Amino acid sequence: MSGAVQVGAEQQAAQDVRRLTRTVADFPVDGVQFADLSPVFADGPALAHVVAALATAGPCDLVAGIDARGFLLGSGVALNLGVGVLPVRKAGKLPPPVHSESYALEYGEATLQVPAEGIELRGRRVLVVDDVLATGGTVAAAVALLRRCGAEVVGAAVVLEIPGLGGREVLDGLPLTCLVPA
Ligand SMILES: O=P(O)(O)OC[C@H]1O[C@H](OP(=O)(O)OP(=O)(O)O)[C@H](O)[C@@H]1O
Ligand SMILES: Nc1ncnc2[nH]cnc12
Repeated sequence: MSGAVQVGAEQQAAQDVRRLTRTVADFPVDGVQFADLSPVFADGPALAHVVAALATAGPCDLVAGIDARGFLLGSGVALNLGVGVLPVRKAGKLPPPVHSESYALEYGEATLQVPAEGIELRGRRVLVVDDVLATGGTVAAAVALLRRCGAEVVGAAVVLEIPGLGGREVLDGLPLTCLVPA
């Protein structure tokens, strides 16, 4: 026995995220404290710890990564769980036919879309992955969209929660894995 303290994937990931996340005031609009996780993504061990910790939210049949930062994490989580990844895209990026869901987020409005043909979502157990939970509008819209397509959403997994915006309340009891809660 070395006597070294063993640190689990979730604890190690949370330490890495706290150490590497850069907070920028008044971006992209006044009053927003923007959490920039780019240094986390760019650090190999931190990215591996974060992906492994998010993957504890499985099992599932499919991971849904939200455009765009959720893509960076979603495919890693999917590989970790041995399943595929569904890119949940912002409007205008996918060819028709699509299913769409519009929503408000901390600093604007947007629409998410998934293909209406070519990928069977009915009855599939889907895990939604994103980097940041702020108002919760984005994750809630992805969940609503996937459910409308017949998927069973098993949970959401995010890296960081922004304090004071009530993001987890709008998820209405959906199992949430959050590596750095508010
Ligand atoms: O909880 P909410 O208030 O909905 O905010 C969280 C969302 O905001 C950011 O995405 P953004 O739409 O800025 O897109 P990006 O990933 O393309 O930067 C972030 O990546 C989340 O998806
Ligand atoms: N404060 C914030 N930091 C990073 N991404 C966000 N998405 C919504 N609000 C955010």
